Amino acid sequence: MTKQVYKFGGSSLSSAKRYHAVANICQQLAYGDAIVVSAAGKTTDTLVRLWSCYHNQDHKGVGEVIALLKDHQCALVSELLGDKSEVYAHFIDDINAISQRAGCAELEQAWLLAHGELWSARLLAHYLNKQGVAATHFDSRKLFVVAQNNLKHQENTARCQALKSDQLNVVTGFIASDEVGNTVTLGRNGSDYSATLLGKYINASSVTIWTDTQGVYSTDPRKVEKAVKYNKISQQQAQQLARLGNPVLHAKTLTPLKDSDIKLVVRSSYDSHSDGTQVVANEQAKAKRFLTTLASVDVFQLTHNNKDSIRELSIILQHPLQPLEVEGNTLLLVPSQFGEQVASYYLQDAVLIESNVSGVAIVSEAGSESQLLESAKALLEKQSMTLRGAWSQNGFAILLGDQLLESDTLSLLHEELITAKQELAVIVAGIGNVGEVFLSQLNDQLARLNTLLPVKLVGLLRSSTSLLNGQGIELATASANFKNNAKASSPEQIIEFIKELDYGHKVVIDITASESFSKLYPEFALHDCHIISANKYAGTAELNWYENLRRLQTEKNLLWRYNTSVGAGLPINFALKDLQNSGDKITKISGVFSGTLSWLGANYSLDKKFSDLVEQARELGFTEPDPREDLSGRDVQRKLLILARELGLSLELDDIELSAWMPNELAEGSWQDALAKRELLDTFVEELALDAQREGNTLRYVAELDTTTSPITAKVGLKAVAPSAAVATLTPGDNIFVINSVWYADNALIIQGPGAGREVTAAGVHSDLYWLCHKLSE
Ligand SMILES: NC(=O)C1=CN([C@@H]2O[C@H](COP(=O)(O)OP(=O)(O)OC[C@H]3O[C@@H](n4cnc5c(N)ncnc54)[C@H](OP(=O)(O)O)[C@@H]3O)[C@@H](O)[C@H]2O)C=CC1
Ligand SMILES: N[C@@H](CC=O)C(=O)O
Repeated sequence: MTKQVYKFGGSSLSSAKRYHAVANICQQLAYGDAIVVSAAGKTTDTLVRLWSCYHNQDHKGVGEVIALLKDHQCALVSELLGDKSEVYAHFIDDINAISQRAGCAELEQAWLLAHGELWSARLLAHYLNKQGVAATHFDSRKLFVVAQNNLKHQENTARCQALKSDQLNVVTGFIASDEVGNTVTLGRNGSDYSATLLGKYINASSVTIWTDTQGVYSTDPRKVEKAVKYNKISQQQAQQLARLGNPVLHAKTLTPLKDSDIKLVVRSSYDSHSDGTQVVANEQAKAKRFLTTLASVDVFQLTHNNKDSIRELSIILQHPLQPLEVEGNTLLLVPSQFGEQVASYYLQDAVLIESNVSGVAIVSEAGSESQLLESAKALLEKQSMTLRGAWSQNGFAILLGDQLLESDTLSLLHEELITAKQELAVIVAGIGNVGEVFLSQLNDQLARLNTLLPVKLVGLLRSSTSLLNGQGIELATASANFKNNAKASSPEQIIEFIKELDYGHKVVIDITASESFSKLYPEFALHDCHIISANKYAGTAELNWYENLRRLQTEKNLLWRYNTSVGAGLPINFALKDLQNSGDKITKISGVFSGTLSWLGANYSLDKKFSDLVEQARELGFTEPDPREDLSGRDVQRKLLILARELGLSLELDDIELSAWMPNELAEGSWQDALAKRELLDTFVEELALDAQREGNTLRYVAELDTTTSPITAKVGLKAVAPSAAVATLTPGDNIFVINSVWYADNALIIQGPGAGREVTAAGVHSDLYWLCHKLSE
């Protein structure tokens, strides 16, 4: 079975609450998997302070820092395992040993620093045991051996076979040993490095770095609100970012994965449901664009290009260096903190040409860097920034000036150069009545949508078959392609396909009438998918589920449009939102909300069979796939609930009173079963119509929501109305929405027009898609 490695950083283990969250994640892992841990919270910094006090013979400082360490760890262990636990006693022994060595001037730096990771591994393994999970902690000094600064990969691979297959293996990050067993550390960000090394040694299928950021973003999300989290990036671009100093991934971390199929994933332990970013083999991810700030950089010109010297210097500085070839010269960009070391390494072979400059690097798809450089130059000059240097090279461009870029300038660059024109992947679910027309209209709409952002159809779904192609499906031949090539597929396969889609934006367009499909919406949201629905099930689902979905979408900045779920193409949801956004308060909504029932009401007369008309409405594409959804009033009830929730009312479906336009006996079985008993329907409708006629009235199926009554009035049902009433004189198939509000109190706002039908509904879905593209391109 393939193993996986998970690494938790210091912030993920900073408190008992965070340990608990980590343990919850670990509960999902498989025995045999490995968990690499860093020192909890700021423990390594505290140990470094302790070392510094010791080194400076500051005995008082040593005592104070040891007390600090003790407070933090004792609190953690007590809260998780109690102060009578074995781990607590072990920790006290360690602290005593540290104090004793410090007192006898026998402290060693690496041995001291190793304790942070040792404490984390021991505590997590025991805490997992307490939760009923079999777990053992491992001291990585027994797994990773270094000789003359080089890891002994072959020996280490053999040593790592000691990990247990029937338990979780909690391994210390950051530390290794030399050939005689002395502690050595793996340097800055050593725990990430330990995790990828271990991944390589145990031939893991993936290494997941759990951290406090959601993944790798197009730029720093703390500075640029619209920073985009990428789902996949290539190893090559990750390396490039690391060389340019991006703080999320470090070049060293990536080295063990080079040329391997091991997937690296960056995820947030604060949001364990979110997918994070995968760093995959180069051919498995499209090139992305990134903007990364460069703060305080020195630029050296080397007298000759010597790759070995650059490599050696990178190792000495423990920092990857990015050389630039400019008109036959080699420039070296280094953080200013290393300036002196670089100067003394190269002596007369390097000339400092810029000192302490700042700016940005743009990482992009190869071939676009020089054009991006020119655009960025123009933008920065408009912002009155004086450039001290601007260069581009295969896959990246660098611009340096005197000051660090402010958030607003970064946002501008980001908007103009990074996220502009990110592709939208479209998955269409449902190619029936409405879906088929939607697809044929999409062919014509594409040019318009492409002016906003590139749109690609990547999936077509029916109830049990699908056509999926992440590269894109040719629209002109999509229907025929589906007929010939669609394959059987399960919801799990669809979700996996969506999860793996490597696009800036994704949308599922739900033109099914399937409740089970609507239940997948939270999964779509988890995989960063926007949703457009003609389907009414999610909008009328149980309140708790609905609100959780809404919350998830809001947290993830995802959009959900469902204008056609009420009034087909009529802009009813837009109107309600608009009124509310302008400060109005809607008090009542009433009218005829069903195209089918409107058409049936207008066309029915006592000389006709109602069931024949229902069949006709079905053929016209007005009805729900099962027309009883219309005749039972359930469809109208759903529409009224969607509108009520749009007004902020927390109603459930059954809070809306309903009377049906069909007898209960038809509810059982399929529509075909019901049709076999059609005379029951015809008699039922005829009797009601006769009653109304006797009073000089006619029957219409109406909906009413009145928020001014107590309790709120919410009902749908048949109403006998005068033949001259507005609801009775509608063109067959039309809907009418009568909206009263504070501003439209006496003279209602009326929206009227076709409320069902293939073309208008498909066009309404296009209106939502256009709106989405517009929003995403802003
Ligand atoms: N008709 C209208 O005027 C209006 C319709 N709507 C809404 O539009 C939606 C579609 O209506 P309509 O086109 O008439 O319905 P159809 O029955 O004609 O088409 C439904 C489509 O959805 C597919 N489907 C069903 N279940 C699933 C599933 N689990 N996963 C993927 N695909 C699935 C069906 O595939 P298969 O054939 O394989 O089962 C079929 O292609 C409904 O929700 C309806 O309420 C909204 C406004 C107006
Ligand atoms: N059955 C519905 C179709 C649209 O929602 C109607 O007739 O209104």
